[in-house]
Amino acid sequence: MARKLIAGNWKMNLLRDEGTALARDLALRLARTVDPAFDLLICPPATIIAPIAAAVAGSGLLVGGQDCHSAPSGAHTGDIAARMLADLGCSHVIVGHSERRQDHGEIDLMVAEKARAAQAEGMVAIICIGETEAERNAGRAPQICSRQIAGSLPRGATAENTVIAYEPIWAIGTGRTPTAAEVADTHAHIRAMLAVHVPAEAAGIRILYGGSVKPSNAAELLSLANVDGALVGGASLKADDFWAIAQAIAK
Ligand SMILES: O=C(CO)COP(=O)(O)O
Repeated sequence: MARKLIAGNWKMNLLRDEGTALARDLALRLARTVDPAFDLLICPPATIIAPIAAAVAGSGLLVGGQDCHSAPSGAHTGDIAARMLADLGCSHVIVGHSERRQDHGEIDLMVAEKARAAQAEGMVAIICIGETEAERNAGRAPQICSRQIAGSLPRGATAENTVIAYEPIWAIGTGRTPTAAEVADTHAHIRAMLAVHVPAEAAGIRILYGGSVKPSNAAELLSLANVDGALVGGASLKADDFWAIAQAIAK
């Protein structure tokens, strides 16, 4: 079983000085930890990845992007190529976050192409999936996850280059989460879907839970079968909270 991955998605928050200070704080805590039970990743806004990556180099703290374009370069004003993120030292890229699917109309095929672009540059694609509240209420959450995995998983996905993040949209930033039993059920379903699409890799692909993860619920969520880590939004903006979430992993 791979080590758990605790990933922080800073979204559109923090300027250079405060972001660098937060990253340094986390890097210091990680550097002082003997044999950590987790991989720790932060995904700052693209504007401050460069100073942060330089500030934490060698500490073990991983740095990632929140999105990338699917093309290697070209006439795409305002976009960022996977190679540009890799060039700054990023090891991971979040793709297909529900906020990008909603705000920018990203569909599964685009997410798969972005994931493949990140992987082609040697980075790990964190592919986000998850149902809306209406879909959940209609009992369609499993079908939605199945469809998103089928459409968003690129060919050539492996345990090394792919992470799935299950983020029910209604749980993001709301303080609400599914019950432990519901999370366990959904993650088992996702594992089964991976076994259909990438049989040889399915067991090793990490499946993160995201949506209102905080220090008070992290221990329970991270102890569940098939929960291989967390994708944390709001609570990743405070070093104490983000660190407490990582510390909640049972040794
Ligand atoms: O969207 C998320 C992480 O990608 C979750 O955000 P919150 O942890 O703020 O609910």
